[in-house]
Amino acid sequence: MDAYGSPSGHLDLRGLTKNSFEESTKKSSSFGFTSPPLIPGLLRCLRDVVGPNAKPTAIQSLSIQHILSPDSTTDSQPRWKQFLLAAETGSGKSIAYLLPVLQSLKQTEKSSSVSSPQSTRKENPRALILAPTHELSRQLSGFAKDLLHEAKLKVVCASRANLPTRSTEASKRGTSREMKMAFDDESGATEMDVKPAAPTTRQADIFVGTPTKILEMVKGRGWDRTEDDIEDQDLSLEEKERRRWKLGLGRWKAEPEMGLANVEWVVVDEADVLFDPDFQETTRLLLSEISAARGQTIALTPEPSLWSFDSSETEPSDKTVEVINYPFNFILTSATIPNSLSNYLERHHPSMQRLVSPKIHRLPTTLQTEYVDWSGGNKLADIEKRIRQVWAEDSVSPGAAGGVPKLSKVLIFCNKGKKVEALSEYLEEKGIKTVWLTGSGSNRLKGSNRHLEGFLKERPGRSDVEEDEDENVEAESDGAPTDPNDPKTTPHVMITTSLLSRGLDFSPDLKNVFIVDEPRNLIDFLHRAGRSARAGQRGRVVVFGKYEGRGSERARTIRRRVAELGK
Ligand SMILES: Nc1ncnc2c1ncn2[C@@H]1O[C@H](COP(=O)(O)OP(=O)(O)OP(=O)(O)O)[C@@H](O)[C@H]1O
Repeated sequence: MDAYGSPSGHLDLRGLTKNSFEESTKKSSSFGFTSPPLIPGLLRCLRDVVGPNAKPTAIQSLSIQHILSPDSTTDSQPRWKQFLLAAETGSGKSIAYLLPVLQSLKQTEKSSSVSSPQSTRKENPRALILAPTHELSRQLSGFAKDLLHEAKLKVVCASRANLPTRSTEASKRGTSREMKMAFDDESGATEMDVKPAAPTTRQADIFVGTPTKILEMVKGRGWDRTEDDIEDQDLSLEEKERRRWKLGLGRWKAEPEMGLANVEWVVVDEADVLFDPDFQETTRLLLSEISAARGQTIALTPEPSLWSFDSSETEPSDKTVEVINYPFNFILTSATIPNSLSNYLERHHPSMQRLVSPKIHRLPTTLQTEYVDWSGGNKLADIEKRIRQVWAEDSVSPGAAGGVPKLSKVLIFCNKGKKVEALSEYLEEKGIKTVWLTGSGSNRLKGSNRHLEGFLKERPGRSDVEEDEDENVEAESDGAPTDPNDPKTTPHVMITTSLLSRGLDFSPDLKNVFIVDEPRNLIDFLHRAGRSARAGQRGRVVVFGKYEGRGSERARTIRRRVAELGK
């Protein structure tokens, strides 16, 4: 069966029953964000972030009700909680896990082992939030900071940017490895180094980062590299030394910076990616390192071939349950639960509580889907034509409050980096300024989200640009004056691969997502389309394909499957 054969072949709903959702929504009119009560500082910041009239979304109601509630354990040993938060894109899952984690950290601040007198490491966080990309880590740490202005917990983003060499290698593997290519650059060397804390600087309570970067802080930069990584290559001595420096080898090897003994909470955001075949080894290694640091050994057994998106391989031959009980609170979250992840959880975390929105694996109801038939001529010209139609619609749409109508932003997903670059070049020639980003491109900025400026949702009272200044990240600027509403001078079009399809919260100005290549499967489609129509905003996904005449069967099958996601 192919990737579009059946949504349920790839999106696993086992155990994702309505659970306590109906119960929680019945209560939600009086429940709000107030019961169980949030600490006042957190509540005030939350109001600033989501607005004074906001109600919790379904997944937030569930998380507040179940994760925040006091533990009923009576014995002296803490009972560590395990939760899966599963809800559609743009439904507020970040806040759903941040609220209970931040509140718990604040409430146990004094009583916890945070001082860790035995640790000699510079950082000894109490919570880790893991994400697959530097960009998402950066945005999530920003969300957490927004909620913590008053609660005074310290959050640090520990991600890294691009590694051209690995990404280039990965790109050769082609479309089926697109996700791997997109995320592979997290293991690169052109990293943002976390500035070591000065002796008087307060240690961070929470680190947000990719598993690779966190592991590097725990084990020391270069821990997973050997001279073999450069020895085989025909390089000059100077180039070899440069590679050593990039990889953290030899005299460039760094001391471990982070201790894990204090970690009480671990959140795995985009869990289906971080437990997929390409990431799971690193993710599970980090989880077992945390356990070991907290005095409990967890064996790292290899997984059977659970990890394929191919539905024929999703049933494990050996269904033996090997329960893992990590000695910390463990939250996984995702908008899509493939069979592989569901099987993994059944096998290793059978008592994990699954909190699920009833709209999981559905497109947002505020998202309109449109299908555009290729003209049979130049496909790049077809895309340009549809972009200009979007702006023509904007220019006559009401709601511009008497001023110049604001043109909306367009996010375009291609499958391959080369196509991304070709489309960008074409549109630029036609006078449309673009931002293009691929896993192997050098235009992702180290430790910053400036390359996404104007496209990500702005944070109240604080922009990512200001945030970048904290990190001393230089942004490129040609100094030319730009009109923020002119698509010739200010980018209104971003072109990328699946790299940016995961988790990022784009601006409500981004109303249109164009999918110009066939997504690998429905999971990929849901995440790409879900960059628009977030938090109840209206949006549109435009799916290009050959829907008429000979050779149109595949596109029409996709169209039928996508229509089922919208029901
Ligand atoms: N209760 C709420 N009311 C209004 N807006 C909210 C609420 N909760 C969250 N939001 C806003 O919704 C947007 C989407 O939130 P978030 O990025 O956490 O979604 P998500 O479920 O993680 O999506 P994805 O699956 O794509 O990662 C954010 O801009 C957030 O500020």
